Amino acid sequence: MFVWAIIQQYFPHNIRNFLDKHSQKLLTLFYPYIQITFNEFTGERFKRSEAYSAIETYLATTSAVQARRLKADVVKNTTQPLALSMDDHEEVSDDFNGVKVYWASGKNVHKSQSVSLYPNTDQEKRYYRLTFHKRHRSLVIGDYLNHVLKEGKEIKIKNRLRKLYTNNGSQWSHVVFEHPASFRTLAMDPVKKQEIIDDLTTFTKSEEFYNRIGRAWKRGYLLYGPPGTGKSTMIAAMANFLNYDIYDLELTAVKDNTELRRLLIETSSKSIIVIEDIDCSMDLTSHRKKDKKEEIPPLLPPAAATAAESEASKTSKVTLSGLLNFVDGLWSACGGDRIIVFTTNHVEKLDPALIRRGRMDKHIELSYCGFEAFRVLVRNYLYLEDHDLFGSIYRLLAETRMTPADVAENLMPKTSPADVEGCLRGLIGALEKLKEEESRKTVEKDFPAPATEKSDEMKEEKVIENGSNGKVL
Ligand SMILES: Nc1ncnc2c1ncn2[C@@H]1O[C@H](COP(=O)(O)OP(=O)(O)OP(=O)(O)O)[C@@H](O)[C@H]1O
Ligand SMILES: [Mg+2]
Repeated sequence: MFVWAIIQQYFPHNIRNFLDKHSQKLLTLFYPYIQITFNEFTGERFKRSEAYSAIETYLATTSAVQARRLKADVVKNTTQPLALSMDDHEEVSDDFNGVKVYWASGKNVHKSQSVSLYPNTDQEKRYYRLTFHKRHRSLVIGDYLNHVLKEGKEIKIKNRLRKLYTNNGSQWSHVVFEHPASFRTLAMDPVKKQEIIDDLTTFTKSEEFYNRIGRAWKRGYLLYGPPGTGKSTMIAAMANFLNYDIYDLELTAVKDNTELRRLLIETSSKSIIVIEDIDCSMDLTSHRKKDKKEEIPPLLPPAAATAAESEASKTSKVTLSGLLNFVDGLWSACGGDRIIVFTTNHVEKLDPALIRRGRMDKHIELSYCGFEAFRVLVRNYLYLEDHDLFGSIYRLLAETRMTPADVAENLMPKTSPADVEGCLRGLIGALEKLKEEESRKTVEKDFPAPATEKSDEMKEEKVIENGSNGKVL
């Protein structure tokens, strides 16, 4: 420092430059560390570098533990509104496969030359500087930096507030998505549930696989089952599990295929696109027949075929072929993973073309409440693992068809603290009532009342057959 001060004072400018340049070179010969700088703003002044912000997120946890001076910032649209990061000129270390690296934060202040309306025109340019030993060069530049950027982005996605989009005609509008459902609270057979969780996890990690086999990175799920069996709840659980946004597409509000395509192109990656009650959204079967057999003969030239199709879409809004294109993912050339979910109460009404494998990759039936599903509900609602009354409930659930929604309703505590036994007895009562109703309905179905004068006689016969006490069936 002393020598350098003397040089600065007594040597002319060009000699100083010469010494400066060569001393740097000399230093690098003996200094075994490599440094990489990541500036906050790259290129244009106003574009914040993605790498910088990923590093900032990645280092947040380490900084909270290691740094002595931290900065706190309020961030919008995240689940953790107060973000901590290390203050300027702090340093933290990180370990990766046994290799130690150092991250330092710093800032350069540039005096602004231009005249500005704002009082403080100095530009602060922040940066992160990574320092590591040169023998780990390839590991750090390759694997480590990839790991940092990927992890940083993932944490960001995890922390952001998720959104629920709905289409009001041709426009998406959104609210914050805050549904508390999770796979833990979803009542269904545990084996089936685990299968779905595994399927989702595999899908989200398969970007490279989908690229290699040349398929759009998307997966279709068809959820079917009677009302109140948890189809909508499962979609919310999926979104919470994956940290995806939900696009709830109201097909009846979409004017035509063009509008459908536009809405879909506007969806972001890492999202679940949902069409609820697909059988009610459009008359799928008839449109397909019309499209295929009458409107567009197979040998029609393309222009004529398009004209015929547009003629069809005028009357039919969104056509099945439009919907099939959507499911096939032609529109998703913009990349990113998307999950498509259709729900229906009547799987038998759907056109086979729509639900064939490859379009809807997984068909999931959500059905009446079994004992395993009941155990999940009773754990959620009453914090109960076991009870003497479980035996009767097990038997009654096997004999009846009660939806999880109804079971849940009966388990809802009516007092505080909850009267556990009262709730279970209430459920048993409801199950017994349902059982009676179901057996009465079965009898009615097997022996329908004839609309003739003889009906009274017939009724008596049936009563005798079923050992009932002569009440009207
Ligand atoms: N499998 C389940 N696990 C946990 N809760 C459930 C389940 N099924 C239903 N419920 C409860 O019942 C309510 C209704 O369920 P949900 O809306 O998911 O049914 P659905 O199958 O979508 O019915 P619909 O066909 O009428 O749309 C939910 O708010 C939830 O509390
Ligand atoms: Mg629903």
